[in-house]
Parts: sequence; C-alpha cells; structure tokens
Amino acid sequence: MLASKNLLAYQPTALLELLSQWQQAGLIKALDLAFARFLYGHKAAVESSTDINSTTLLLAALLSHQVGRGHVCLPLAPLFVAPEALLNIKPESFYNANGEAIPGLATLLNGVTQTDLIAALKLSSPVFTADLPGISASTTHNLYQGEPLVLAAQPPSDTPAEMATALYLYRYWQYEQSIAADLQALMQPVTNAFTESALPETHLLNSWLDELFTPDPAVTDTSASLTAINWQKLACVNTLRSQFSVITGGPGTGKTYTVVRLLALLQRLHASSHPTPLVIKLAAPTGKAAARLKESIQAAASSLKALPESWATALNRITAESSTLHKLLGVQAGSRQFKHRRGQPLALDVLIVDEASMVDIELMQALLAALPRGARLVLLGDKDQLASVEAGAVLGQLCAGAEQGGYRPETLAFLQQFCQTPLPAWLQQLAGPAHLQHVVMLRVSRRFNDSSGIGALARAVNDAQLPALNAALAENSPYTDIRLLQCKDAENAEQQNALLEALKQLCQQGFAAYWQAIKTRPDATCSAEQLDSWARMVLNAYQSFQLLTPVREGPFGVAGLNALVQKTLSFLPAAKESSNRHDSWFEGRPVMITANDYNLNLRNGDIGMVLTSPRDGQKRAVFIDSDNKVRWILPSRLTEVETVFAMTVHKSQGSEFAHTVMVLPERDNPVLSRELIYTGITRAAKQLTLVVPNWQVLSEAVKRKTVRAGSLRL
Ligand SMILES: Nc1ncnc2c1ncn2[C@@H]1O[C@H](COP(=O)(O)OP(=O)(O)OP(=O)(O)O)[C@@H](O)[C@H]1O
Repeated sequence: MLASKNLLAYQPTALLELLSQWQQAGLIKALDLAFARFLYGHKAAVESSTDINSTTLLLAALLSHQVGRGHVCLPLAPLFVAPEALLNIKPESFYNANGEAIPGLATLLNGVTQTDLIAALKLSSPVFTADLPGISASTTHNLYQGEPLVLAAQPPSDTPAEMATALYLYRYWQYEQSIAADLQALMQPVTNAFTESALPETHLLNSWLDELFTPDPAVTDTSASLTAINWQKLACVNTLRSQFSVITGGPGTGKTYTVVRLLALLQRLHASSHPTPLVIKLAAPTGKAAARLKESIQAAASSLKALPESWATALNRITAESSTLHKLLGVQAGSRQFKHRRGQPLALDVLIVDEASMVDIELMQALLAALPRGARLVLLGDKDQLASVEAGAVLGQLCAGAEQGGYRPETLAFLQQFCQTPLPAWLQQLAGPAHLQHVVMLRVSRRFNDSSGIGALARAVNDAQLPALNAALAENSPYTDIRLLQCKDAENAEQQNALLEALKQLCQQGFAAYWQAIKTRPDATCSAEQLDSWARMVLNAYQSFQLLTPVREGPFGVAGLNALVQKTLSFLPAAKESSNRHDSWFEGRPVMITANDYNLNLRNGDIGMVLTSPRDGQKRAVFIDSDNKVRWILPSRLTEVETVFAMTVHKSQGSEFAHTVMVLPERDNPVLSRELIYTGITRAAKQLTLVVPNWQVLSEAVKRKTVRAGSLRL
C-alpha cells in the first residue's frame, strides 16, 4: 500500500511526485520542490555513474525548507526524534483535496535509520562528504568537486549529539568553515601591543578601569553577588586578551556604556607606544541601528568628560561615526561580493559591531574575511533577541552557555584580578568552550530596574516562566509601565469587539502627539531651518508610539492594523483618501522603506513621514539621514515603501519606542516564538501595552524556543 511504503522503497521519480503533493498541500515551498527536481536533472546532466536516490531528493527538499526558515543546515538525528518540531511540517500521513492519503515524513522514515540516510547520501553524486575522520581540512578542500550538497560529520566532542551529522548547502557549509577559521585565528592571544604581557601592571590597569567604571549608584543590591560584580569592567578587560570578543546583554545593561570606555582604554594603551591613534570604526546591520549607536556613543562619551586630565588624548580619539555593515564593506552593484574582502581588507584597527544578533551567516563571513590582520573585532548584542532574518544565528551560537560563564580556570583567574568580589565558582568550567572565553554577559539592566514591569516581563518570557508572566500582567500587579488588553475568552465576539475598541482608543491617544506636531506647521515664509526643525519634531513625536505585530496578514497583522488605524484616526484624511488608488500619499502617513535604495541613499527599514511643505504646498516624504540631516523627498521617487502605523517585530529590531504596543494574532502561528515576544517587549523604552486576543497564543509562543541548526566549531 502506497501510504505505508517507506523512503527506501521509493524510486526518485515517485519521490518527486510525492514532494509535489507536499508542495500542493503547503508543507514545503515551490523552491524546495524545484531544488530537488534540479538535483535530479543535475544528475542526468553530469551523466554520473553514481546514482541520485530518493533519500537525497527528500533531504535536499527538507534542507531547502530549513534554510528558508533561517537554519544553516539539516541535522539528521532530530528527524527521527521530533520531525514536526524540527521542520514544522506534518509528520503523519494526511489527505489531499480528493481525500486520498498522502504519506507524511513520519511514514517515510518508518523503519529507516540515520545510518540508512547517511549511506544513501554518500552514494549520491551531488553530495560531498566533508569532515571525514583523520582527513585534514585542506585535503577535504582539495577533494571537493563542485557538489551542491555537503554531508558534514561533526566530531562528537563539543557539539550536541543531535547536531552530529548534518546536510548543508555547499555555500552555507563554506560560510561556517570560513567563520570558524577566521574566529579561531582571532581568538589566539594577541601578539601586538595589547598582549597580556604588554598590558600595564595589573594594579595600573585596575586603577585605569576604576576611573572608567566608577561604582554605579543605581546598583543598590550588593548582597547578591551577581549584581555586585562589575560585569562591565570585566567585559572591558576581557576584550584586551585577544582580537575577538563579544559583549552580550539585555536592553540597558550598558553595552554602549562599556564599549565607549573600552575605546578610551584602547586608545590610551595604544598611545603609550604609537604616535598615531587607532583607527576605530563602528557599524550595525541596519541604518537605524547605526544611527542609534552613534547617538548612544556620543551620549556615553560626553559622560566621560569628568575623567582626569590623563585621559584627555584618549577621549579626543573616540569616534562616534557609524555606518551600516553593507556601507562599511562596500556594496557592489549586481554582485554578492563586497569591495572589501579577503585580500582587500578594511582600513581599521578596531571594529565595533552593534546589534550583532541581526547579522546573518553570509554577512558575518564577509565581515570576518574583510578584517585586516591584527585588527580587533568586538560584537555587541542581545543573544536572546530574534536571530537574523536570513539564515544563521552566529551571535546566538557564540553566546550559547554564556549564562553559566563557561570560563576555563585561566580565564577566571585573569578576570578575578580585576574584580574585588570573588567570582562565583559556577562560572568556571574546566574545559569550557573556546568561544566562551571571549564572551562576557552583562547582567544588570540600568533601564529596567526591579520596579520595571517591562524588565520583569522580559525576564519571565526569556525564562519561559508562565506564572511570572501572569503575575507581571495581572490587574493587581505593582507595575505601572505595562498594561494588558486581552480577550479572556478568545471565542467571545463581545469581548473581541471590546478589545478592538480599546485598541482604537489607544491609537487615538498614542498617535495624537505627532498630529499635534504636524499642526505646528510653520508658514510659507519660513526658513529652511524652521522647516527642518518642524519635520524633525514631527518625526520625533511619531517615534514615541508604535504598534508592533509578529505577522503581516489577518486583522491583527500589519495590513489589518494599518487599516484599523487609518479608519480610526479621524484627523487623517487617510480614511477617505487612502481608498483612492492615485493618492495614498496623504499627509501624516508614516512610511517605511522596504528595500535598500542606493540612489536615494535610503535603507531598508528607514522610517519617514509624508508632510505638506508650507512653502510650495507639495507633499514630500521626510527622512532623517545618518548624518542627522532632514531630507525632503518627492513621493514619486519612492518605489519600495509601506505604511507603518504598525510594523512587524522583525522590522523593529534595532529600534526602540517610548510606548510600544505589541499586538498578538488571534491564532497560533509557527513564527511566534519566545525570542520574538522578548524582542517585541524590549522595544518599549518606557511603556508597553500588550494586546492579546487569545491568551493561548501568548503562552504557546513563550514555550516555543527557536534553536537554529548550525554548528560552528571553534
Ligand atoms: N555603570 C553604569 N553607571 C551608570 N549608568 C550606567 C551604567 N551602565 C549603563 N548606564 C546607563 O544606562 C543606560 C543604558 O546603557 P547603554 O545604552 O549603554 O545600554 P545598552 O546595553 O547599550 O542598551 P541597548 O539595549 O539600548 O543597546 C544609559 O543611560 C547609560 O548611561
């Protein structure tokens, strides 16, 4: 019977037919099917004597499916443990439109072992077997003959068993290899002026660090050792040990505060033996994040003015200029390759990358390849945030285990020299992973202290503590910075209407500020400066209130919420005009750029506002560029834009809003995860409103932790 046949009994053509049925049923995408078909055709084209079998075709389609979901590879073992969790596709047989049973993944894998899969892959011509025991990396490289797939058998030592054997697209395998090799080189103890031996005496370094990191009056809890430890100082000093380091921490834990002090320290150390300053560059994955980094560095640098005179030269040499990573590396039209790459490196000594969780594997590989010899790389980011939109979760992998420290005895001993409080023994791990020796996690949030509901909620979500989540959001909770709007009964139409009404009211209040700002329009005789400062005021007022949602479709998705806002805000001509196909450029329309526009120098994610200039009565979209200049752009020049009363949580990464309203959909959706909820919550700087049409959706999302497959071996 067809439904009970397992994978090994399928001919390739029959398997392709089955994949086609999976695609029609929405289990996999057209691209995944096309990839399997391509491989079958590829085999015919190369007239290989070896075969391509149904196992390879199935796994290739599944790999393509996984890459589309952000994974770097397809680990084989979890296919047998929890295929649904791994792939988010139905494991059992299901039925097509004609009521016929179609075998699902579990049926296909019935009676098949991982050894069967590996044996079949190894027989297949499009599969290259890498990492064979006893064969060196360079020999492996020489053996490669252009196969599109790579079967990588990981050494079992420091990788979880379930990741042990994985199938890769060649490109991603290559990225991982390249990142691992570059990081390994950067993690060696440095041999230039910053080697540990070249550092000043510990007591001198300690006194410099004490000047930079004065005891923080905000940290009142000195009883608990974790908060008594000055993690910022440790992060700063740990960075001196090698050319690579990571400073991770939640919102407001002082990543920028620390890094600006690190820059001062590096310049001071460098000045003692070099006449010219270090060339420091700052970058972030998005224009918005780059602009925020610049602002935060400027603010943090100005807080250092009280330092003793001996710091003056070093402080003058701190740069706050930041750019996007793409701009730094030099995008080349029509090419995936950047201007700066291996052999044509960047001209810098120190590179600070903020919001590193958003850097995908391809960009990370390009960045590391473009670093010049001897340069220092510091990644800043929140390991608990959503990973990059494209495949990979490099920051997450580099920080895996950072809560527990994972420090080898020599790392802990080094750090202890700079910490008055004894470091807890649990931070030590005899053979701690190499990468964790370069990571320091900042653990005290200055923005969200003990009385912050946003902080409490973020912690509850991160720890998947549903009781704590309930308590933080309860009506009698002590927190004034968070508010819950919910339907207690998701099926109750009356409650749903009440929820929508409450959301409309919230929008009326929240969006009133920017409309008030628009109404302060200067008159036609105003100067260019007056015009710009009006636009700046409107944009700033707009930033104070933002709707976020995890999804695009449905009443609580981006489209539904944008429509709701336009209908609700009576002050917008939008309610009438937006229905007019020819004039969606109504005044007060907030817009987001959805694709980089190199001609206009606008970046994906930039937010602007449509305003009518009092000077000529013409509408323009107004943006503030990375140099903090106001730009007035004719709407007709903008092609890739969308209204952004509401934006996806993904798009909100790297931004924060005074009052964030996070609206969840009414039905569960596989994109909802703990990281997504955490990211949305932590976009709120002062006030958070959580809109929950169905409590089940929130609790399921918090339970769903995304682990992206990939296995950087360092
Ligand atoms: N040790 C400290 N003493 C006093 N103030 C501090 C200290 N550390 C951080 N702050 C203050 O806390 C606030 C948040 O710090 P900072 O912006 O550096 O955090 P962050 O981790 O970079 O935040 P984000 O999540 O926005 O990237 C800033 O106002 C900063 O000046």
